[in-house]
Formats: sequence, structure tokens, C-alpha cells
Amino acid sequence: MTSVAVVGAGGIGTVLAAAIADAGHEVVVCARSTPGPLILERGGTSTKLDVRVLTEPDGLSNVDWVLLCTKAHDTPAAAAWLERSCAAGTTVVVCQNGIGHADRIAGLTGPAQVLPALVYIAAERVAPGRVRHHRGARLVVPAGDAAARLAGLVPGLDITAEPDFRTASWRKLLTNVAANAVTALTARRMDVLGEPEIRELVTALLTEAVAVGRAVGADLGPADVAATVSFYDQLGPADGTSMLYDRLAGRPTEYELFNGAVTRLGRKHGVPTPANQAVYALLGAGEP
Ligand SMILES: NC(=O)C1=CN([C@@H]2O[C@H](COP(=O)(O)OP(=O)(O)OC[C@H]3O[C@@H](n4cnc5c(N)ncnc54)[C@H](OP(=O)(O)O)[C@@H]3O)[C@@H](O)[C@H]2O)C=CC1
Ligand SMILES: CC(C)(CO)C(=O)C(=O)O
Repeated sequence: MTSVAVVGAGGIGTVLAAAIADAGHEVVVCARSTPGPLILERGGTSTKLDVRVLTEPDGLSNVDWVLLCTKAHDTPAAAAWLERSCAAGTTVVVCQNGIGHADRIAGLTGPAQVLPALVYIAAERVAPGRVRHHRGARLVVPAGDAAARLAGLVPGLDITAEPDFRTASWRKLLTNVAANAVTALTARRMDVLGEPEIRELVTALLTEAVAVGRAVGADLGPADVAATVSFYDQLGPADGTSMLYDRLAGRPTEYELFNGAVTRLGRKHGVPTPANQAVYALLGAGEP
């Protein structure tokens, strides 16, 4: 039986742990504190996950797969779980938002292979140990052997093997620079993106991010602004974003990863980013 450790019992970790357990694999969920039984709500039903939950890294040994599902800024704090679980045959899937997944985890995975993953799943922690899966079951990963192995591991997920992963990472970043920032700053759900004035801000944030992405070599163009807006329109008005949930719960957000990255890279490459800079400053001022 294939062994899998899922680090982080939040929205994405719970959805992925359920999918892997459903595929018949042995799953251990690594949590910071005891969440009680893990419950996944989906389509009006609630299911208790058939997984083992650990709260101390000492109880963990080498596994075939690790799925890192913490927030990006909590990656260093997950070091002990990675140290215990990684061996030469392990593949670590970094299921986080942002760009530069491999850099973020560098030095923490020993001889294991690292596979960055762009997460197209919308999930919300609604109570400790209870997650609502709003929609989506897709991970985008760099094309190659590990992508094929991941698709074989979890047939219930849609695994897209992407030859131009840099561009794909920027396309995913686009989905976050506007929706996450605007929902967190307004404390509203996706319905807020329908407001005409907000729509203009969204276009400005995305247009700047496309220009910065192009400057760093991503194959983006003006059509990506429209494609991202249309992606937002396909989400439900009552969906939130991972950053909104953090803001409402008083937790640190990933604002450095989104508007922070666009602002810093814009400065470095001489691309003006006034809208992202303003949003970045406002988000930073609201951090706990
Ligand atoms: N939620 C979503 O819809 C989407 C999220 N993403 C991305 O996926 C990643 C995960 O997000 P999400 O699931 O929403 O985050 P959550 O905040 O819901 O979950 C993260 C979990 O990681 C846990 N954690 C943090 N540090 C450690 C540690 N050292 N050891 C064990 N567990 C730890 C947290 O524990 P604690 O409970 O103690 O805080 C929490 O349970 C992020 O990069 C996010 O941007 C991408 C697409 C959509
Ligand atoms: C695309 C979006 C907004 C959907 O959940 C997301 O990635 C997030 O919530 O962080």
C-alpha cells in the first residue's frame, strides 16, 4: 500500500487527504493541534475522513508521498514533519499558492523529489476539523514522470501536466492577486467582484501583474486579464478566498506571496505597479 503524509489539516489538506484515502491509500494527516475527527462537507453531505492524525512529528516515519498543504509562510514551521517523512524514494508535492514553490522548500526535503502544484480547489475551514469543499479538484504540475505518478496515485483528482510551468504559475497567481486581495480588504465574498468600481480595480491589478509576469518570462498577454475575470465569474458568489478566511479568523495572510511579489518584481524589472502597491500596503497594515 502506498503511504502518504498530508501536512496541514486545513481546507486544501482535508480535501486532498480525503481524495487519497478514497483511492485506498494509507494517509496520515500531520496537524499542528488536535482537530478532532476530520469532517469534509461536500454537496450537502458530511463525511468523516478515514485517516490517521498525528500532532507530533516523532510519530511519523518515511512515506512515499508528502503533500505540503500549509500556508506558504508556514513552510519553515513544517520542517520537522518533512525531515521525518522524506527519504530517497519520497515525492513532496507543494500544494500552495504563489510562485517559486521549489525555492520556498529548498533545503527541507533531503533527498526527496519536489513537485510544485498549482491548486484549483476552493475549500474553506468552517470550524476546527471541519472543511467545506466549494468546488474544484484540479492540480496543475510540471509535466514529467512525477506528474504521471501523481495522476496514478489519485484518480479522483484532475492532474494537469503542464510543459510551461512558469506561465501556468503566473496564471494561477493572477487568480489570487485580485480576488484574494479584494475579498480580504472588503471582508466580502466573491460577489464583491461584481461591483463596477471593484471590477475596474480588478482589471488594474491584473493588467499590472500580467506586465510583471511578462517581464520575468511568463508567456502572458492581455487575454489573460479577461480569462482571469471569466474564471472569477465561474466561481460561486458565496465562495470566499483563502485570504478572506485568514483575515476573518485573525490569522496572518499570504499577502507577501501575491501583491507583495508583484510589487517587488515590478520594482526589480522597472514595471510600474501602483494598484498592487496600494493594495499591498493596505493588506500589510491589516496584518495581525
Ligand atoms: N483554501 C482554498 O480554497 C485554496 C487554498 N490554496 C492554497 O493552498 C495552501 C493551503 O491553504 P488552505 O488549506 O486554505 O490553508 P488553511 O489555513 O485552511 O490550512 C493550513 C493548515 O496548515 C496547518 N499548519 C500550519 N503550520 C503547520 C505545521 N507546522 N504543522 C502542521 N500543520 C500546520 C494549519 O494549522 P492551524 O490550524 O494550527 O493553523 C492549518 O490547519 C495555501 O498556500 C493557499 O493559498 C490554493 C487554492 C485554493
Ligand atoms: C482561486 C482562489 C481564489 C479560489 O479558491 C484561490 O486560489 C484561493 O482562495 O486562494
